[in-house]
Amino acid sequence: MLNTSQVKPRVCILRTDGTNCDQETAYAFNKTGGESHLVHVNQLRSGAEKLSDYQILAVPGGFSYGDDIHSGKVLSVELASFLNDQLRRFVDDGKLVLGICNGFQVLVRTGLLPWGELGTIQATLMENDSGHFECRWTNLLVEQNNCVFTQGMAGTVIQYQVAHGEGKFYTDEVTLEKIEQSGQVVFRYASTTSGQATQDYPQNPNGSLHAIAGICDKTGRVLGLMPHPERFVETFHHPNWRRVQLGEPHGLPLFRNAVAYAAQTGAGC
Ligand SMILES: NC(=O)CC[C@H](N)C(=O)O
Repeated sequence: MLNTSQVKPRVCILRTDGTNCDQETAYAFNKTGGESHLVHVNQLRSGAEKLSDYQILAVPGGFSYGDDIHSGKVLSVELASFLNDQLRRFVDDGKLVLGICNGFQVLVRTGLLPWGELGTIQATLMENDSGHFECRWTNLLVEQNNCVFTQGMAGTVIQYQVAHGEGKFYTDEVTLEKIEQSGQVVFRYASTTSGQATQDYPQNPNGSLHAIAGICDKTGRVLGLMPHPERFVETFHHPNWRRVQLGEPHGLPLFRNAVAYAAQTGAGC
């Protein structure tokens, strides 16, 4: 019989021109028991690689295609037009998708977030209210919901770094209300003093509506977030690691949950 504890879930780290957080994302998944493979989008387009050979798809951060048109736009068009069927099947098969920063922008621009409808774009990540790139550590309140990636983390305030120019989560009022009602908000920027969601700059680094830093789809298996969990998977990644007891690096549970879920469900390959 197959011992799932010995099978390392295969993680497709999707890269293309301008991706720059692929190695760190691969490192985070490997550290938590996954087997990461860096896959160029052209390898998927040519058929040299197939999404069906993987259990987790991660779209990492960076400046894909130089953020031309809009951050993440060109890669999202590539995914939605050339890899639509593969991607649809991947999600329908119960597998996991994670989009970090530029990856979140890509997932939103494909339509996979918030409603899982490829080609139907219902939200956006706009230019930060500050009008410039924000690179800083942020406090994040983790919401209680069915998100696979954050099980066991709800109610905690964690710290991840943000680094983006277009991170303001924005949508129309009706969509925002539906996202809230269906419990799809996963992370909110939080105040350093109260730990509650905040619109105040710089704790909320971009002016996101409802302080939204990350959302998942209704299944809880597709997650996108602007902050970078892969930048805090070693204690020394945090600038205050010698002064403050922060416990386990805050990015680790997110990757560990994903790998454990993929190993347990044995989805696909
Ligand atoms: N770190 C990143 O992924 C950057 C995201 C994107 N290029 C932006 O600046 O908005």
